[in-house]
Amino acid sequence: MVRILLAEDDEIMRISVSDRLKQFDWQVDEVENGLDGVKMLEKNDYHLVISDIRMPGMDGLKLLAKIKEHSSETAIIIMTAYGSVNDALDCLRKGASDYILKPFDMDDLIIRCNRLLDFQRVKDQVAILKENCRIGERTLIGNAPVMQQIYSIIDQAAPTNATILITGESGTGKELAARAIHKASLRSDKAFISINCAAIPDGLMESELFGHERGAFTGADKRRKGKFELADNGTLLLDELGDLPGPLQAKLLRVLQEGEFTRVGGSKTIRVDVRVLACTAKDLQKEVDEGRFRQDLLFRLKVIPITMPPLRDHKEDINDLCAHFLKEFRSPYDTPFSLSKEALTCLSSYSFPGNARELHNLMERASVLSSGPVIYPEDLPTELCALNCTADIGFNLAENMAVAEIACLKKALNYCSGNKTKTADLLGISRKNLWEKLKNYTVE
Ligand SMILES: Nc1ncnc2c1ncn2[C@@H]1O[C@H](COP(=O)(O)OP(=O)(O)OP(=O)(O)O)[C@@H](O)[C@H]1O
Repeated sequence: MVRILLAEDDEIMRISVSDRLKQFDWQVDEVENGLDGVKMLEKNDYHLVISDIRMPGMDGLKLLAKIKEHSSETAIIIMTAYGSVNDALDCLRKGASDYILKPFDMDDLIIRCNRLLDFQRVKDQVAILKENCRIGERTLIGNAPVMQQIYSIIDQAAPTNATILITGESGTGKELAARAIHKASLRSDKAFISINCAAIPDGLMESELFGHERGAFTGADKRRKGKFELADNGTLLLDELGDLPGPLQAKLLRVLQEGEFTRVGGSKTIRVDVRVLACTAKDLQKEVDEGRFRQDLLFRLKVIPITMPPLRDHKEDINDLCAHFLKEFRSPYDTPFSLSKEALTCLSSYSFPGNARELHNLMERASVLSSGPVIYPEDLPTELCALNCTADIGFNLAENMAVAEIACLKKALNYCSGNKTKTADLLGISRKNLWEKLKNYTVE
């Protein structure tokens, strides 16, 4: 609901403006002077402040400075008499959004209010769309049966408001799954906010989640909304939830059950409508057994549990994952990066303790180190290929020389993006000679 603070010392003017604003179902708080206005700002958040310039106690200019201290997002319309236009211009320079000359037509004021409120909505929407575009770019890849099962749970659970607990080893795509759930949910056009519970110092976590009032602690010079308020009507992802400090687990449980909380240093109960998703690589039941995690919170979180499979359980997806990751890296050659069959064989016999994230990093490394657009085993870490790819050909000189020649041909072809004339030049042999060697060795 739109919330407006109206500061005007002239009672008749105040009542008539307020009555008109209320016709639009906007919630209007009225004050007679700037000092009372500041008190209201300390208690509430406003989309818009409409203030007279000349008021007893504290005038509109000083009130404007206080509004800016409290919230940079609140729009401000200054009402001014013809004689104080210069003061109004001063207000515009100091951050007011608009001014209106008294006496004014009420329709004119409403048009200005709507314009500012629309602008705020568009700004919020742009932020959400920007985030959603980022979500769209990052999708889960993989068609293996274990991944199909994940997609089917996501499809079923996404349109509900159920809390979902996503577990799995590090790098298995838990965060991607959470984004996919938001994207497929009825809240997809609303905010997706995420917080990494392991990355924020314990002392700051409460304020990050629930926000704080001005003066709640040293350095809290402005009221600040927490992630729960920012995610209102949308989705909040609590990443690495297993690291949430004990005292906050109780507060989180209350929000999950009652949808309400108070900001740090505040007494007002704030209600939100937030869908909560949680990710963790920890075994939360073990954390409960060892007294580090609340059993009741775990029950509440895992209304729908999803376990992301490790990459070693869906190795058939490695090729698609590589193709997907390689698209991210700009090839300096004529053709985009691709994976050779030999490199795929190497990767397929590796166990990937770091899961898809490790594969992503291997592809990034290979894209930097490879001598051409095709990734070969030589472009992967030696320990990874040495283990899996080098067949033992003993000491036969001819066989060893053939292996070296094939490797050199491949490297040169790769460097020249497959162009045979350039490759022959690079190798210092004729095109015919190159063609014969490629035919003999059946190098592609
Ligand atoms: N199935 C997948 N499809 C595409 N990319 C994936 C997939 N799984 C993981 N990734 C990639 O691996 C990286 C890690 O993914 P993500 O952050 O979602 O994993 P996580 O399980 O949340 O990891 P952590 O527990 O360490 O936070 C990202 O670059 C992500 O794009």
